[in-house]
Amino acid sequence: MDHLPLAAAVTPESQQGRALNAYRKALATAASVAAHSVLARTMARELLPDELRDAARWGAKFVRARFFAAEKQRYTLVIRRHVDGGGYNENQLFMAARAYLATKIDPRAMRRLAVAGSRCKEADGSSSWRTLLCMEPGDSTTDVFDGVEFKWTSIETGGDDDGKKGNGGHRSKYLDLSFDAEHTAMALERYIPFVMATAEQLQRPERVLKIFMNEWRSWSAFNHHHPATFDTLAMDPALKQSIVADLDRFLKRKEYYHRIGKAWKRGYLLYGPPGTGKSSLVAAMANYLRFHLFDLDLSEVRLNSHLQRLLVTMPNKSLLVVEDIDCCFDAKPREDHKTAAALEPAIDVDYSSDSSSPSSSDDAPLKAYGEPQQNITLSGLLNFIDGLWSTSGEERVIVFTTNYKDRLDPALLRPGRMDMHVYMGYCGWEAFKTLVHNYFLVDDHPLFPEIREVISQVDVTPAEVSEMMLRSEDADVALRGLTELLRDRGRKAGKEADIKNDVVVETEGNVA
Ligand SMILES: Nc1ncnc2c1ncn2[C@@H]1O[C@H](COP(=O)(O)OP(=O)(O)OP(=O)(O)O)[C@@H](O)[C@H]1O
Repeated sequence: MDHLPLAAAVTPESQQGRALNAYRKALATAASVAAHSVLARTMARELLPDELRDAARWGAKFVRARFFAAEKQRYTLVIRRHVDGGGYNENQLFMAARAYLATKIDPRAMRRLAVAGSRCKEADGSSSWRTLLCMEPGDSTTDVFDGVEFKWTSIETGGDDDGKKGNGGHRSKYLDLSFDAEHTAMALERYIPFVMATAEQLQRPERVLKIFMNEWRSWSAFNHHHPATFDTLAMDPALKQSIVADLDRFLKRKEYYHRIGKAWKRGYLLYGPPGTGKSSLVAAMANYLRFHLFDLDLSEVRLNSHLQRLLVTMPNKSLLVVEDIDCCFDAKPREDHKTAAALEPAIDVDYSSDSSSPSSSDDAPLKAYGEPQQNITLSGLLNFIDGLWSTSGEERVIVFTTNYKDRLDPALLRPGRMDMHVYMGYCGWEAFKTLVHNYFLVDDHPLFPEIREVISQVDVTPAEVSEMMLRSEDADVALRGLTELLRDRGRKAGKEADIKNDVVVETEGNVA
Protein backbone atom coordinates (compact mmCIF):
# COMPACT_ATOMS: atom_id res chain seq x y z
CA MET A 1 0.00 0.00 0.00
CA ASP A 2 1.21 3.36 -0.99
CA HIS A 3 1.79 5.69 1.84
CA LEU A 4 0.71 9.23 1.46
CA PRO A 5 3.46 11.80 2.11
CA LEU A 6 3.31 12.85 5.75
CA ALA A 7 2.42 16.44 4.98
CA ALA A 8 -0.48 15.41 2.89
CA ALA A 9 -1.75 13.28 5.78
CA VAL A 10 -2.26 16.39 7.97
CA THR A 11 -5.92 17.24 7.75
CA PRO A 12 -7.46 20.61 8.70
CA GLU A 13 -9.02 18.89 11.73
CA SER A 14 -5.66 17.65 12.97
CA GLN A 15 -4.16 21.19 12.40
CA GLN A 16 -6.91 22.71 14.52
CA GLY A 17 -6.30 20.10 17.20
CA ARG A 18 -2.61 20.92 17.29
CA ALA A 19 -3.21 24.67 17.46
CA LEU A 20 -5.61 24.06 20.33
CA ASN A 21 -2.99 21.98 22.11
CA ALA A 22 -0.34 24.66 21.60
CA TYR A 23 -2.73 27.34 22.92
CA ARG A 24 -3.51 25.20 25.98
CA LYS A 25 0.19 24.68 26.61
CA ALA A 26 0.94 28.40 26.29
CA LEU A 27 -1.91 29.18 28.66
CA ALA A 28 -0.60 26.66 31.17
CA THR A 29 2.95 28.10 30.84
CA ALA A 30 1.71 31.65 31.32
CA ALA A 31 -0.33 30.58 34.35
CA SER A 32 2.69 28.81 35.74
CA VAL A 33 4.98 31.85 35.11
CA ALA A 34 2.41 34.10 36.78
CA ALA A 35 2.10 31.69 39.70
CA HIS A 36 5.89 31.52 40.00
CA SER A 37 6.28 35.26 39.83
CA VAL A 38 3.60 35.68 42.54
CA LEU A 39 5.36 33.02 44.56
CA ALA A 40 8.76 34.65 43.93
CA ARG A 41 7.42 38.05 44.91
CA THR A 42 5.80 36.65 48.07
CA MET A 43 9.01 34.82 48.97
CA ALA A 44 11.08 37.92 48.24
CA ARG A 45 8.76 39.95 50.43
CA GLU A 46 8.99 37.34 53.20
CA LEU A 47 12.64 36.43 52.94
CA LEU A 48 14.58 39.42 51.52
CA PRO A 49 15.44 42.36 53.76
CA ASP A 50 14.00 45.78 52.80
CA GLU A 51 17.42 47.12 51.69
CA LEU A 52 17.92 44.23 49.29
CA ARG A 53 14.47 44.70 47.81
CA ASP A 54 15.08 48.44 47.36
CA ALA A 55 18.35 47.67 45.61
CA ALA A 56 16.61 45.19 43.31
CA ARG A 57 13.91 47.72 42.49
CA TRP A 58 16.56 50.40 41.75
CA GLY A 59 18.42 47.92 39.53
CA ALA A 60 15.24 47.17 37.56
CA LYS A 61 14.61 50.89 37.16
CA PHE A 62 18.17 51.47 35.98
CA VAL A 63 17.94 48.66 33.41
CA ARG A 64 14.62 50.05 32.18
CA ALA A 65 16.04 53.57 31.92
CA ARG A 66 19.13 52.32 30.12
CA PHE A 67 17.39 50.17 27.58
CA PHE A 68 14.33 52.26 26.97
CA ALA A 69 16.00 55.71 27.01
CA ALA A 70 16.10 55.67 23.24
CA GLU A 71 12.32 55.62 23.26
CA LYS A 72 12.14 58.95 25.14
CA GLN A 73 10.74 61.76 23.11
CA ARG A 74 13.41 64.27 22.05
CA TYR A 75 12.92 67.93 21.41
CA THR A 76 15.11 70.08 19.19
CA LEU A 77 15.61 73.83 19.16
CA VAL A 78 17.02 75.30 15.99
CA ILE A 79 19.22 78.34 16.49
CA ARG A 80 19.96 79.96 13.14
CA ARG A 81 22.94 82.22 12.61
CA HIS A 82 20.87 84.82 10.80
CA VAL A 83 17.39 85.71 11.90
CA ASP A 84 16.24 87.16 8.58
CA GLY A 85 17.41 84.38 6.27
CA GLY A 86 19.02 87.01 4.04
CA GLY A 87 22.19 86.95 6.07
CA TYR A 88 22.34 90.47 7.50
CA ASN A 89 20.84 90.25 10.97
CA GLU A 90 22.96 88.05 13.19
CA ASN A 91 21.10 86.07 15.80
CA GLN A 92 22.59 87.04 19.15
CA LEU A 93 21.70 83.69 20.63
CA PHE A 94 23.69 81.90 17.93
CA MET A 95 26.73 84.08 18.64
CA ALA A 96 26.34 83.58 22.39
CA ALA A 97 25.98 79.80 21.99
CA ARG A 98 29.08 79.71 19.80
CA ALA A 99 31.12 81.61 22.38
CA TYR A 100 29.77 79.37 25.14
CA LEU A 101 30.46 76.16 23.22
CA ALA A 102 34.04 77.23 22.55
CA THR A 103 34.65 76.62 26.25
CA LYS A 104 32.90 73.23 26.17
CA ILE A 105 34.36 71.68 23.05
CA ASP A 106 36.76 68.86 23.68
CA PRO A 107 39.19 69.18 20.77
CA ARG A 108 40.16 65.50 21.08
CA ALA A 109 36.56 64.40 20.47
CA MET A 110 36.24 66.29 17.17
CA ARG A 111 37.08 65.07 13.71
CA ARG A 112 37.81 68.60 12.53
CA LEU A 113 37.80 71.85 14.44
CA ALA A 114 37.26 75.32 13.10
CA VAL A 115 39.26 78.16 14.63
CA ALA A 116 37.94 81.70 14.27
CA GLY A 117 39.98 84.80 15.10
CA SER A 118 38.80 88.24 16.09
CA ARG A 119 40.51 91.48 17.02
CA CYS A 120 39.57 92.70 20.49
CA LYS A 121 40.08 95.86 22.50
CA GLU A 122 42.00 95.51 25.74
CA ALA A 123 41.21 97.46 28.91
CA ASP A 124 44.06 99.87 28.19
CA GLY A 125 42.70 100.66 24.73
CA SER A 126 45.18 98.50 22.81
CA SER A 127 43.91 95.62 20.71
CA SER A 128 44.91 91.99 20.41
CA TRP A 129 43.88 88.80 18.66
CA ARG A 130 41.57 86.26 20.26
CA THR A 131 40.81 82.81 18.89
CA LEU A 132 37.62 80.85 19.22
CA LEU A 133 37.22 77.09 18.76
CA CYS A 134 34.10 76.17 16.76
CA MET A 135 32.52 72.88 15.76
CA GLU A 136 32.64 71.93 12.12
CA PRO A 137 29.29 71.19 10.44
CA GLY A 138 28.04 67.76 11.41
CA ASP A 139 29.93 67.65 14.71
CA SER A 140 28.23 67.46 18.09
CA THR A 141 29.11 68.07 21.66
CA THR A 142 27.16 67.27 24.80
CA ASP A 143 26.84 69.66 27.71
CA VAL A 144 25.44 68.72 31.11
CA PHE A 145 23.46 71.34 33.02
CA ASP A 146 21.90 70.51 36.39
CA GLY A 147 22.23 66.81 35.58
CA VAL A 148 20.42 67.11 32.23
CA GLU A 149 22.19 66.37 28.94
CA PHE A 150 21.97 68.92 26.15
CA LYS A 151 23.32 67.92 22.77
CA TRP A 152 24.58 70.65 20.44
CA THR A 153 25.09 69.91 16.75
CA SER A 154 26.56 72.25 14.19
CA ILE A 155 24.71 72.19 10.87
CA GLU A 156 25.25 73.89 7.55
CA THR A 157 23.07 73.64 4.48
CA GLY A 158 23.11 75.05 0.95
CA GLY A 159 25.82 77.11 -0.80
CA ASP A 160 29.05 75.89 -2.32
CA ASP A 161 32.27 75.00 -0.57
CA ASP A 162 33.62 78.53 -0.78
CA GLY A 163 30.79 79.75 1.35
CA LYS A 164 29.23 81.65 -1.54
CA LYS A 165 25.73 81.27 -2.84
CA GLY A 166 25.81 78.17 -4.97
CA ASN A 167 23.35 75.83 -6.52
CA GLY A 168 22.03 75.07 -3.10
CA GLY A 169 21.05 78.72 -2.66
CA HIS A 170 21.99 80.59 0.58
CA ARG A 171 24.43 78.86 2.79
CA SER A 172 22.65 78.54 6.07
CA LYS A 173 24.35 77.83 9.40
CA TYR A 174 22.61 76.82 12.52
CA LEU A 175 22.96 74.96 15.76
CA ASP A 176 20.60 72.20 16.80
CA LEU A 177 20.05 71.90 20.51
CA SER A 178 18.34 68.65 21.43
CA PHE A 179 17.26 67.25 24.79
CA ASP A 180 14.62 65.02 26.32
CA ALA A 181 11.21 66.60 25.80
CA GLU A 182 10.47 66.46 29.52
CA HIS A 183 13.22 69.10 30.03
CA THR A 184 11.79 71.63 27.58
CA ALA A 185 10.80 74.12 30.25
CA MET A 186 14.20 73.88 31.86
CA ALA A 187 15.92 74.37 28.50
CA LEU A 188 13.95 77.49 27.65
CA GLU A 189 13.71 79.07 31.06
CA ARG A 190 17.06 78.19 32.58
CA TYR A 191 19.57 76.63 30.23
CA ILE A 192 19.31 79.13 27.35
CA PRO A 193 19.48 82.15 29.72
CA PHE A 194 22.47 80.48 31.39
CA VAL A 195 24.23 80.08 28.04
CA MET A 196 23.54 83.75 27.20
CA ALA A 197 24.73 84.97 30.60
CA THR A 198 27.91 82.87 30.43
CA ALA A 199 28.68 84.13 26.93
CA GLU A 200 28.18 87.66 28.14
CA GLN A 201 30.67 87.10 30.94
CA LEU A 202 33.15 85.66 28.46
CA GLN A 203 32.77 88.61 26.15
CA ARG A 204 32.96 91.13 28.99
CA PRO A 205 36.69 91.84 28.55
CA GLU A 206 36.10 92.75 24.91
CA ARG A 207 33.75 95.63 25.65
CA VAL A 208 35.14 99.03 24.71
CA LEU A 209 34.51 101.21 27.72
CA LYS A 210 33.23 104.75 27.68
CA ILE A 211 32.99 107.48 30.23
CA PHE A 212 29.89 109.67 30.03
CA MET A 213 29.63 113.16 31.43
CA ASN A 214 26.40 115.04 31.81
CA GLU A 215 25.78 118.31 30.07
CA TRP A 216 22.43 119.87 30.70
CA ARG A 217 20.08 116.91 30.52
CA SER A 218 22.02 114.49 28.33
CA TRP A 219 25.25 112.52 28.37
CA SER A 220 28.38 113.03 26.24
CA ALA A 221 30.60 109.99 25.75
CA PHE A 222 34.38 109.64 25.57
CA ASN A 223 36.55 106.54 25.44
CA HIS A 224 37.50 105.39 28.91
CA HIS A 225 41.12 104.29 29.22
CA HIS A 226 41.73 104.75 32.94
CA PRO A 227 44.54 102.32 33.75
CA ALA A 228 43.45 101.62 37.35
CA THR A 229 42.77 97.98 38.11
CA PHE A 230 42.42 96.07 41.33
CA ASP A 231 46.01 94.91 40.84
CA THR A 232 47.39 98.43 40.76
CA LEU A 233 45.16 99.74 43.54
CA ALA A 234 47.05 100.32 46.78
CA MET A 235 44.82 99.33 49.67
CA ASP A 236 44.34 96.76 52.37
CA PRO A 237 44.40 93.36 50.57
CA ALA A 238 41.50 91.90 52.59
CA LEU A 239 39.30 94.92 51.86
CA LYS A 240 40.22 94.78 48.18
CA GLN A 241 39.36 91.09 48.09
CA SER A 242 36.00 91.68 49.75
CA ILE A 243 35.08 94.33 47.14
CA VAL A 244 36.03 92.03 44.26
CA ALA A 245 34.02 89.19 45.83
CA ASP A 246 31.04 91.51 46.29
CA LEU A 247 31.16 92.57 42.63
CA ASP A 248 31.44 88.96 41.50
CA ARG A 249 28.43 88.02 43.59
CA PHE A 250 26.48 90.94 42.20
CA LEU A 251 27.18 89.90 38.60
CA LYS A 252 25.99 86.37 39.19
CA ARG A 253 22.78 87.28 40.96
CA LYS A 254 20.38 88.27 38.20
CA GLU A 255 17.87 85.56 39.05
CA TYR A 256 18.25 86.20 42.75
CA TYR A 257 17.35 89.88 42.39
CA HIS A 258 14.37 88.97 40.20
CA ARG A 259 13.20 86.40 42.72
CA ILE A 260 13.30 88.79 45.66
CA GLY A 261 11.65 91.52 43.59
CA LYS A 262 14.48 94.06 43.85
CA ALA A 263 16.18 96.07 41.14
CA TRP A 264 19.44 94.46 40.07
CA LYS A 265 21.70 97.21 41.34
CA ARG A 266 24.36 97.66 43.97
CA GLY A 267 25.41 100.77 45.86
CA TYR A 268 28.83 101.64 47.30
CA LEU A 269 29.79 104.56 49.48
CA LEU A 270 33.51 105.32 49.35
CA TYR A 271 34.79 107.66 52.01
CA GLY A 272 38.16 108.84 53.27
CA PRO A 273 40.64 111.70 53.03
CA PRO A 274 41.53 113.26 49.66
CA GLY A 275 44.13 111.33 47.67
CA THR A 276 43.42 107.92 49.14
CA GLY A 277 42.18 106.40 45.87
CA LYS A 278 38.40 106.74 45.84
CA SER A 279 38.31 107.84 42.19
CA SER A 280 40.93 105.22 41.33
CA LEU A 281 38.75 102.57 42.95
CA VAL A 282 35.73 103.70 40.91
CA ALA A 283 37.79 103.37 37.70
CA ALA A 284 39.08 99.95 38.80
CA MET A 285 35.50 98.81 39.45
CA ALA A 286 34.34 99.95 36.01
CA ASN A 287 37.32 98.24 34.37
CA TYR A 288 36.73 95.06 36.33
CA LEU A 289 33.00 94.93 35.58
CA ARG A 290 33.54 96.20 32.03
CA PHE A 291 30.73 98.70 32.68
CA HIS A 292 30.49 102.15 31.14
CA LEU A 293 31.15 104.89 33.66
CA PHE A 294 28.60 107.70 34.08
CA ASP A 295 30.15 110.58 35.97
CA LEU A 296 27.21 112.62 37.22
CA ASP A 297 28.01 116.25 37.99
CA LEU A 298 25.00 117.37 39.98
CA SER A 299 25.95 121.04 39.70
CA GLU A 300 25.10 120.72 35.98
CA VAL A 301 21.62 119.42 36.71
CA ARG A 302 19.01 122.08 37.28
CA LEU A 303 15.77 120.19 37.64
CA ASN A 304 14.61 116.88 39.01
CA SER A 305 13.08 116.12 35.63
CA HIS A 306 16.51 116.49 34.02
CA LEU A 307 17.99 114.18 36.59
CA GLN A 308 15.22 111.74 35.89
CA ARG A 309 15.98 111.83 32.19
CA LEU A 310 19.70 111.33 32.76
CA LEU A 311 19.04 108.32 34.93
CA VAL A 312 16.54 106.59 32.66
CA THR A 313 18.75 107.04 29.61
CA MET A 314 21.61 105.15 31.23
CA PRO A 315 21.95 101.73 29.63
CA ASN A 316 22.26 98.43 31.45
CA LYS A 317 25.73 97.48 32.65
CA SER A 318 26.70 100.93 33.74
CA LEU A 319 28.30 102.44 36.80
CA LEU A 320 27.01 105.78 38.02
CA VAL A 321 29.37 107.82 40.18
CA VAL A 322 28.55 110.97 42.10
CA GLU A 323 31.77 112.39 43.57
CA ASP A 324 31.88 114.45 46.74
CA ILE A 325 28.23 113.82 47.47
CA ASP A 326 28.50 115.85 50.68
CA CYS A 327 29.08 118.99 48.60
CA CYS A 328 26.15 118.39 46.25
CA PHE A 329 23.33 119.26 48.59
CA ASP A 330 23.02 122.01 51.11
CA ALA A 331 22.41 121.27 54.73
CA LYS A 332 18.71 122.17 54.50
CA PRO A 333 16.41 119.91 56.43
CA ARG A 334 14.66 117.39 54.22
CA GLU A 335 11.30 119.16 54.59
CA ASP A 336 12.80 122.19 52.81
CA HIS A 337 13.97 119.95 50.01
CA LYS A 338 10.43 118.71 49.62
CA THR A 339 9.19 122.26 49.24
CA ALA A 340 11.81 122.98 46.61
CA ALA A 341 10.81 119.88 44.68
CA ALA A 342 7.15 120.79 44.92
CA LEU A 343 7.89 124.21 43.41
CA GLU A 344 9.20 122.60 40.26
CA PRO A 345 6.55 122.69 37.55
CA ALA A 346 5.66 119.36 36.00
CA ILE A 347 7.53 119.10 32.74
CA ASP A 348 6.62 116.56 30.17
CA VAL A 349 10.05 115.38 29.10
CA ASP A 350 10.39 113.54 25.81
CA TYR A 351 12.71 110.69 26.73
CA SER A 352 12.80 109.41 23.21
CA SER A 353 14.67 112.48 22.01
CA ASP A 354 18.44 112.31 22.14
CA SER A 355 18.97 115.98 21.58
CA SER A 356 21.36 117.49 24.04
CA SER A 357 20.08 121.00 23.62
CA PRO A 358 17.35 122.10 25.95
CA SER A 359 13.88 122.23 24.46
CA SER A 360 11.81 125.37 24.69
CA SER A 361 9.50 123.81 27.25
CA ASP A 362 12.55 123.25 29.48
CA ASP A 363 13.55 126.90 29.29
CA ALA A 364 10.24 127.88 30.79
CA PRO A 365 10.88 126.99 34.41
CA LEU A 366 14.29 128.61 34.34
CA LYS A 367 12.86 131.85 32.96
CA ALA A 368 9.99 131.70 35.37
CA TYR A 369 12.42 131.42 38.26
CA GLY A 370 14.79 134.07 36.92
CA GLU A 371 18.24 132.67 37.74
CA PRO A 372 18.65 128.97 37.11
CA GLN A 373 18.17 127.26 40.40
CA GLN A 374 19.06 123.94 41.87
CA ASN A 375 15.94 121.99 42.59
CA ILE A 376 17.73 118.69 42.87
CA THR A 377 17.36 117.06 46.22
CA LEU A 378 19.08 114.10 47.77
CA SER A 379 15.74 112.46 48.40
CA GLY A 380 14.86 113.08 44.74
CA LEU A 381 18.09 111.44 43.65
CA LEU A 382 17.63 108.48 45.97
CA ASN A 383 14.00 108.04 45.01
CA PHE A 384 14.82 108.11 41.31
CA ILE A 385 17.56 105.57 41.79
CA ASP A 386 15.31 103.29 43.81
CA GLY A 387 12.18 103.80 41.75
CA LEU A 388 13.30 104.41 38.17
CA TRP A 389 16.02 101.85 38.20
CA SER A 390 13.60 99.22 39.38
CA THR A 391 11.60 99.65 36.21
CA SER A 392 14.06 100.84 33.57
CA GLY A 393 16.92 98.44 33.00
CA GLU A 394 19.15 96.52 35.30
CA GLU A 395 22.68 95.59 36.25
CA ARG A 396 23.69 98.99 37.52
CA VAL A 397 26.20 100.02 40.12
CA ILE A 398 26.05 103.35 41.89
CA VAL A 399 28.97 104.83 43.79
CA PHE A 400 28.97 107.92 45.99
CA THR A 401 32.27 109.30 47.21
CA THR A 402 32.93 111.72 50.02
CA ASN A 403 35.81 113.03 52.08
CA TYR A 404 33.47 113.65 55.00
CA LYS A 405 31.15 110.82 55.86
CA ASP A 406 30.00 112.63 58.99
CA ARG A 407 28.55 115.43 56.87
CA LEU A 408 26.25 113.15 54.92
CA ASP A 409 22.48 113.20 55.18
CA PRO A 410 21.41 110.26 57.38
CA ALA A 411 19.07 109.24 54.53
CA LEU A 412 22.15 108.12 52.61
CA LEU A 413 23.61 106.18 55.49
CA ARG A 414 20.38 104.38 56.37
CA PRO A 415 20.80 100.57 56.30
CA GLY A 416 19.85 99.19 52.91
CA ARG A 417 20.59 102.43 51.07
CA MET A 418 24.24 101.92 50.14
CA ASP A 419 25.08 98.23 50.22
CA MET A 420 28.73 98.60 51.09
CA HIS A 421 30.60 101.38 52.89
CA VAL A 422 34.30 101.37 52.02
CA TYR A 423 36.83 103.39 53.97
CA MET A 424 39.81 104.44 51.87
CA GLY A 425 42.47 105.33 54.42
CA TYR A 426 46.05 106.52 54.61
CA CYS A 427 48.80 104.49 53.05
CA GLY A 428 49.66 101.40 55.09
CA TRP A 429 52.51 98.96 54.60
CA GLU A 430 50.65 96.66 52.17
CA ALA A 431 49.40 99.60 50.09
CA PHE A 432 52.93 101.01 49.99
CA LYS A 433 54.33 97.68 48.71
CA THR A 434 51.74 97.69 45.89
CA LEU A 435 52.73 101.21 44.87
CA VAL A 436 56.49 100.47 44.85
CA HIS A 437 55.81 97.37 42.80
CA ASN A 438 53.65 99.39 40.38
CA TYR A 439 56.31 102.02 39.83
CA PHE A 440 59.59 100.07 40.00
CA LEU A 441 58.70 96.36 40.01
CA VAL A 442 60.62 96.29 43.29
CA ASP A 443 59.52 93.92 46.09
CA ASP A 444 62.36 94.42 48.52
CA HIS A 445 64.82 97.20 49.43
CA PRO A 446 67.19 98.06 52.32
CA LEU A 447 64.98 101.04 53.20
CA PHE A 448 61.87 98.88 53.59
CA PRO A 449 62.29 98.10 57.34
CA GLU A 450 62.46 101.81 58.22
CA ILE A 451 59.58 102.71 55.89
CA ARG A 452 57.50 99.91 57.34
CA GLU A 453 58.00 101.22 60.87
CA VAL A 454 57.34 104.88 60.12
CA ILE A 455 54.49 104.53 57.61
CA SER A 456 52.24 102.94 60.22
CA GLN A 457 52.72 105.94 62.51
CA VAL A 458 52.13 108.87 60.15
CA ASP A 459 49.32 110.05 57.91
CA VAL A 460 50.51 109.87 54.34
CA THR A 461 48.12 109.30 51.46
CA PRO A 462 48.73 106.89 48.56
CA ALA A 463 48.59 109.97 46.30
CA GLU A 464 51.56 111.49 48.20
CA VAL A 465 53.51 108.23 48.02
CA SER A 466 52.73 107.99 44.29
CA GLU A 467 53.98 111.51 43.85
CA MET A 468 57.30 110.64 45.52
CA MET A 469 57.64 107.52 43.36
CA LEU A 470 57.15 109.61 40.25
CA ARG A 471 59.95 112.01 41.12
CA SER A 472 62.72 109.72 39.93
CA GLU A 473 63.18 106.79 37.64
CA ASP A 474 65.69 105.39 40.11
CA ALA A 475 64.02 103.39 42.91
CA ASP A 476 66.84 104.24 45.39
CA VAL A 477 66.42 107.96 44.87
CA ALA A 478 62.59 107.81 45.04
CA LEU A 479 62.61 105.66 48.18
CA ARG A 480 65.16 107.91 49.90
CA GLY A 481 62.91 110.89 49.11
CA LEU A 482 59.92 109.08 50.53
CA THR A 483 61.83 108.07 53.68
CA GLU A 484 62.73 111.73 54.22
CA LEU A 485 59.09 112.75 53.81
CA LEU A 486 57.96 110.09 56.29
CA ARG A 487 60.63 111.07 58.85
CA ASP A 488 59.61 114.70 58.51
CA ARG A 489 55.93 113.78 58.96
CA GLY A 490 56.88 111.69 61.99
CA ARG A 491 58.80 114.59 63.56
CA LYS A 492 55.88 116.98 62.97
CA ALA A 493 53.41 114.49 64.37
CA GLY A 494 55.67 114.05 67.42
CA LYS A 495 55.87 117.82 67.96
CA GLU A 496 52.12 118.20 67.66
CA ALA A 497 51.61 115.42 70.16
CA ASP A 498 54.08 117.16 72.55
CA ILE A 499 52.21 120.46 72.21
CA LYS A 500 48.90 118.74 72.90
CA ASN A 501 50.37 117.02 75.95
CA ASP A 502 51.71 120.36 77.24
CA VAL A 503 48.25 121.92 76.85
CA VAL A 504 46.66 119.04 78.75
CA VAL A 505 49.23 119.27 81.53
CA GLU A 506 48.75 123.05 81.74
CA THR A 507 44.97 122.70 81.85
CA GLU A 508 45.25 120.06 84.56
CA GLY A 509 47.63 122.40 86.46
CA ASN A 510 45.08 125.20 86.25
CA VAL A 511 42.33 122.95 87.55
CA ALA A 512 44.53 121.93 90.44
N1 LIG B 1 44.84 103.69 46.71
C1 LIG B 1 45.53 104.09 45.63
N2 LIG B 1 46.12 103.21 44.83
C2 LIG B 1 46.83 103.62 43.77
N3 LIG B 1 47.00 104.89 43.45
C3 LIG B 1 46.45 105.81 44.22
C4 LIG B 1 45.68 105.46 45.36
N4 LIG B 1 45.26 106.58 45.95
C5 LIG B 1 45.72 107.59 45.22
N5 LIG B 1 46.44 107.15 44.20
C6 LIG B 1 47.13 108.00 43.20
O1 LIG B 1 46.79 109.34 43.50
C7 LIG B 1 46.02 109.93 42.46
C8 LIG B 1 44.80 110.64 43.07
O2 LIG B 1 43.99 109.66 43.73
P1 LIG B 1 42.40 109.64 43.64
O3 LIG B 1 41.89 110.77 42.80
O4 LIG B 1 41.97 108.29 43.25
O5 LIG B 1 42.05 109.90 45.15
P2 LIG B 1 40.65 110.35 45.77
O6 LIG B 1 40.55 109.67 47.09
O7 LIG B 1 39.57 110.12 44.81
O8 LIG B 1 40.86 111.88 45.98
P3 LIG B 1 39.72 113.03 46.13
O9 LIG B 1 38.96 112.74 47.39
O10 LIG B 1 40.52 114.29 46.23
O11 LIG B 1 38.88 112.97 44.90
C9 LIG B 1 45.61 108.80 41.56
O12 LIG B 1 45.59 109.19 40.22
C10 LIG B 1 46.68 107.77 41.80
O13 LIG B 1 47.77 107.99 40.96
